[in-house]
Amino acid sequence: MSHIKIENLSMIFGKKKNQVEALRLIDEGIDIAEVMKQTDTTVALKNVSFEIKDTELFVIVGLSGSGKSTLIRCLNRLNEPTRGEIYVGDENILAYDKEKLLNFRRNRISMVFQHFGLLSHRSILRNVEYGLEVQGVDKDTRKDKAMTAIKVVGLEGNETKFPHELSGGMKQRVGIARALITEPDILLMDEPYSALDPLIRREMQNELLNLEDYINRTIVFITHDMNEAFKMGDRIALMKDGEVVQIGTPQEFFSNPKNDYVRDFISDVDKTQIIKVRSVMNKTTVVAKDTSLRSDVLETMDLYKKNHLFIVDENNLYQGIVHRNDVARSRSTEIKDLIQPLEAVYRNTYIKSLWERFDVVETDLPVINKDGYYKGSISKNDMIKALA
Ligand SMILES: Nc1ncnc2c1ncn2[C@@H]1O[C@H](COP(=O)(O)OP(=O)(O)OP(=O)(O)O)[C@@H](O)[C@H]1O
Repeated sequence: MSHIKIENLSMIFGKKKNQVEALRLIDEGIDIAEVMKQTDTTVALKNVSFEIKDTELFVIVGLSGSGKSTLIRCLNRLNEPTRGEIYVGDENILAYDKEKLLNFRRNRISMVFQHFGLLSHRSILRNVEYGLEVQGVDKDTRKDKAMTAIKVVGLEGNETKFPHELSGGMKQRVGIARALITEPDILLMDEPYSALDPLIRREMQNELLNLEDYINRTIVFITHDMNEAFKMGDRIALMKDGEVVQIGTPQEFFSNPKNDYVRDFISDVDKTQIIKVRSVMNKTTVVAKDTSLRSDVLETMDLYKKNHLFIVDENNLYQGIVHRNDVARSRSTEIKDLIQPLEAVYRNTYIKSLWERFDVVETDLPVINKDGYYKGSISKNDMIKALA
């Protein structure tokens, strides 16, 4: 489990004794600017608490200096927080000794940097292999895995090239392949695309969203661009002056901005261009397995007041829809034969594109990931509310 829980995290830069004094003043409720002036410190994070769900794509957004990098660097302890706790699963990673920390960094968490951080004297293949080399994995396995990772990020055929021979977008793909090679639970991405030109940047954003379906990992992604944040994030934390101002889905930011600062921050965002099915859909909708009994299906429809139910196989792959009338009329006890085809919506689709679908479909629409696994459903009402 790679669920992350951050509790009361503060990070203060400055002399040790001044940090302690700064914390004391913060606890007394003194204004941050005043604390920094009095103690000659920089308060980069102040009492930050939130949780990141397992396999979530979580975005931290904020202006320059708001504390984003400081926060993400606490998650792999490149920064040692002044106070607070960070749990990954059940473990407090701030309590790790040297050996445990090394193990954590080698196996469970990796980072993609803004300026790529590639080793210039190594080929692409050897750059990607690096994390396994450090783990002491044998040469053949290393190569096999690196070739797969290179293929996943679309760089096949470039294995023997060196970093200086690649474009910015390609270098960032190497960065991602290198981060994925150790199969970490958590991927940290610190403004990974800010050095790329807009077209490549958009391409890389879309690729990451597709890759996320494929790799199924927790991703913490930093950006100062609200459009990028809303496009990428399942949920977003907006930071200001070392504090989290608001956390939520893009939809929640639009429908319920916490204050004028948030309102101002999102005012330039064109939500029809940003909001995707994934942030509006109902993730808890029930489905039936294609081997379910007819009576159970009817009961479930009654319970949820629906006249239809989506059907998945035993692996949760989406199969189709069953309608109440068909189920009620059928003599068969199983529902297998009653499944009707209904094209599912890919969860990274923009919701504005659903208008046409809802013109011809009266039910909710099932939502799947790239591999066809059922992820939830979206109703016409959900769409209208999101676009309002
Ligand atoms: N090593 C350090 N020593 C002293 N102050 C630091 C250090 N690292 C960061 N800071 C300060 O902490 C505050 C938060 O910086 P941080 O880099 O986390 O912000 P950011 O939101 O990531 O900004 P950017 O988008 O510019 O990278 C800033 O005031 C910064 O100057």
